[in-house]
Amino acid sequence: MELPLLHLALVGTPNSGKTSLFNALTGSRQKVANYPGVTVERKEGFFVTPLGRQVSVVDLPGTYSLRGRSPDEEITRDFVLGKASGETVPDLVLCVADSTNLRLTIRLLLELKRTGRPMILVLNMFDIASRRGITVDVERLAKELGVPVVTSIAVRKGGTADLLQLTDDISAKLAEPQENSWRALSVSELRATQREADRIIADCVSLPARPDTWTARIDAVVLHPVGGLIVLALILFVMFQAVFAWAQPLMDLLNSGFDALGEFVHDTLPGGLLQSFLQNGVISGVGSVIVFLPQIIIIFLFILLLEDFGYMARAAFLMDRIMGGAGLHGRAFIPLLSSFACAIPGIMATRVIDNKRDRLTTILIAPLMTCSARIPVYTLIISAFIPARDVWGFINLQGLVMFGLYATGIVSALAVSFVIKFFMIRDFAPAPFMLELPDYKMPRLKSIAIGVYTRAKMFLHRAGTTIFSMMVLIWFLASFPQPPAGATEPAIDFSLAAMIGKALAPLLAPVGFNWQIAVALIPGMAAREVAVAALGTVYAIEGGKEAAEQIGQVLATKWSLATALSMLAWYVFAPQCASTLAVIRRETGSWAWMAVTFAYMLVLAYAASLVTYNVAVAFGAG
Ligand SMILES: Nc1nc2c(ncn2[C@@H]2O[C@H](COP(=O)(O)OP(=O)(O)OP(=O)(O)O)[C@@H](O)[C@H]2O)c(=O)[nH]1
Ligand SMILES: [Mg+2]
Repeated sequence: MELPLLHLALVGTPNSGKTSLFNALTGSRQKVANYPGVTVERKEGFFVTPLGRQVSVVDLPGTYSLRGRSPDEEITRDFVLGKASGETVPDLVLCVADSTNLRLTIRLLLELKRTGRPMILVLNMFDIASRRGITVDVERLAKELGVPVVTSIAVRKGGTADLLQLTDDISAKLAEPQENSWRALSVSELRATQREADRIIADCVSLPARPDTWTARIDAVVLHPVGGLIVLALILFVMFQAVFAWAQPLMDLLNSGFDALGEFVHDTLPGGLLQSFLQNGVISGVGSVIVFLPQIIIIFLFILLLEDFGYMARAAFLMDRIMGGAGLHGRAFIPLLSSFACAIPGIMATRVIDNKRDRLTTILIAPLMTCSARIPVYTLIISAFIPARDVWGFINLQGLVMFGLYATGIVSALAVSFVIKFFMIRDFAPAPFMLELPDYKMPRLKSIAIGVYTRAKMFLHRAGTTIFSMMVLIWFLASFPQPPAGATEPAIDFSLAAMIGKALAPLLAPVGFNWQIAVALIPGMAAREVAVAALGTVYAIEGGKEAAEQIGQVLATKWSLATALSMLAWYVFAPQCASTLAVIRRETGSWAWMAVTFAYMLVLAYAASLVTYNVAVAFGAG
């Protein structure tokens, strides 16, 4: 007889390795990182046990209790209690523990037992516990808790074998769920539960005489109030230097590849629309975005390494004073940090913030963090206008400007947060910083490789879909209607694109933008990188023969330095991403907040560009 699908749920304290376990069991590649609060959604996967039982397993956000104080914790609570609409209550709950730190998990487990669901305690990260000399009397622990206990190493091949076997054993004769007697615990009940947990741990777990000193030694430096900030600044500094210094050879290679391809198309196809479409629309347009792949990879390599090592939570700790001063919750750090990749996961990550107003503030400022889609625009303009010389002999000026743009984003986000708090929420008392600092772990090559690969794939996917379709549109607008016979002006002057651009140009003239930029900004709403490609196409079609030349060189001849700087300022602030606005609407549940974000960012962008342009012109850069 075919047994019904077995439903498992992974529940546990944050950063205990639930997602790693989920990936190990199902072969998925969900995001894993060494800080609490990575998973904020439920995720279902499937696998088959050694004995052939079909299993569905759900990965859930980490939580310390079932009280469900923040939106991510509510997801876990509702799922375990079977309150989530349309969900099956799990047949078996896997309570996942970080074996080096059992106190809070055992308390959670005692609370979970009241739900009456059958349960297993999974002592994960058992490799680290063993290395540290922590020993657990597994049998005794199982007896005291009244649930089966198994050890696991989620990140090692075969590290889940015991868990799989136990699942088979248990599911063959699964006990009927008990009555659910769970209700929210009061603070004193929670304390009593903690005392009970501590007693059990004292009986079953023995800690080594000499605790882990590595984490403490590294923390003495990186958490030092002065030394720590210096280390943080150094790390960021090296990162941005690397973006320019290491990426250049690879970019040159990609660039000449696309140039050669463009030339090839130019030489083989007869002159005409098809040739122009392929060369100016597709190859120079999409290609001009793809050449930034090396930069994207380098930035993510740094971010992922730091995440996996366990440094990011320390950076959060260091920034807490500054963020608190701006009225931000300590837990806002991780969402803001994720926004450096892209504001969308960043906005989703705000679910770890329990206070509604704090969460809203964080959502509103997340798009000001410099996302990776701005990298192509920044690097294009910087490479074209900022000389690649060294300041004081060792600082690359281009890297420095890039650092400045990132810093401007961060400072403005803090300033906006401060203004929001000041006007809206005057009775604000900052919440204490509550983020568990994870132990340092050696970054794992495989998970870094998967992370970088996923990001690169996402970037290329965007180039192939959103950016490609925008390029087709722009090429079309820039090519039609065709010029009348015998016209001497560039063909683009007769096109729809020129008409639209010129109609908008007066609005943008005060900030130093010409009509070509106006044309590039509108499709740039779909995705920021499109602006780069659009400029490439517009100037390529306008310039005719210059098509094969690199966009940067064309811009350097067509724009003044003041215009270039104004464009950089615009990109720091402008609300140029439709998907981000859509996520803001979804997560705040309100069109109004989406409109507010769009409006305030647009106003900031215009003001910043206006000031930048006029100051630059006053200094003779016009
Ligand atoms: N050495 C070792 N590292 C592990 C093990 N399991 C997980 N890790 C690491 O622990 C960190 C946290 O893992 P995640 O799987 O993201 O933890 P999580 O419980 O899903 O975390 P949240 O989603 O934030 O609640 C990552 O750096 C993993 O590589 C293990 O068994 N041994
Ligand atoms: Mg997770």
